[in-house]
Amino acid sequence: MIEAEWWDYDDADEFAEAVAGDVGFIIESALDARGQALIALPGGKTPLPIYEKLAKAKINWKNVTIIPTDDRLVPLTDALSNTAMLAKIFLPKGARVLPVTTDKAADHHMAGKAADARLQDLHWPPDLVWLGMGADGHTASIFDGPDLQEALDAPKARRMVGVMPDPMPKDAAVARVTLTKAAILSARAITIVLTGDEKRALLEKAIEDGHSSKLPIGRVLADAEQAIDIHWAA
Ligand SMILES: O=C(O)[C@H](O)[C@@H](O)[C@H](O)[C@H](O)COP(=O)(O)O
Repeated sequence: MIEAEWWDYDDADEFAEAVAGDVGFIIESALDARGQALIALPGGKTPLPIYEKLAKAKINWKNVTIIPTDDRLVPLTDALSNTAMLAKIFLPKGARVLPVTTDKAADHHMAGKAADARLQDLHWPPDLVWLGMGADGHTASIFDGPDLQEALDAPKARRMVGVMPDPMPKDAAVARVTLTKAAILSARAITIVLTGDEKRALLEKAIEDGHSSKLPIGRVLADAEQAIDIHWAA
């Protein structure tokens, strides 16, 4: 049984304030306990106003490492780069934002291996993995397609893999690297942040279906052992 706690908000500002406060608290607690924090943050549009608020928090950002939960295989100068988006917001605060993509990989499988190698140097597990969800039920870049099973079944030690979504998402039709299911579920805390009635219904069903879910997010969450906080606004 997936243990999920839903937090609902009436307006966008309250939503952003609450999620930023929650994530700030997770970071502060990690800094208190271990002197450093590692958090994985998604791309997409939903988190942007929340990131802006979070970046204003009085946190010792110098001891915070941020990785993208997934990234698109594009140069860092491309508007689709999740790392570039995160860097723009959090680098000026002093956080370390770690790129996981490389221009040199021959294909998405090699890019996945390179991303994984980069993450192997980090102090694991992440204090937080923050997930978004697409209208097709993908999370991070765990999409339907030929690489879905590898992302779901990769062994515990494997942190990232390369993914070629099929069908391709229209808003960012490119190959990706993504945290594996095992890497996501290794996190000390998992938070899902989403908006809209349609996505809510989809996620509720995915959680209910668990292992038999047809959606990547349902399959990922089915084995979660930690309680999951879901922040939702209409
Ligand atoms: O594509 C990415 O980079 C994401 O990490 C992805 O998993 C995202 O979180 C969802 O697609 C939701 O995106 P929105 O917030 O834009 O709906």
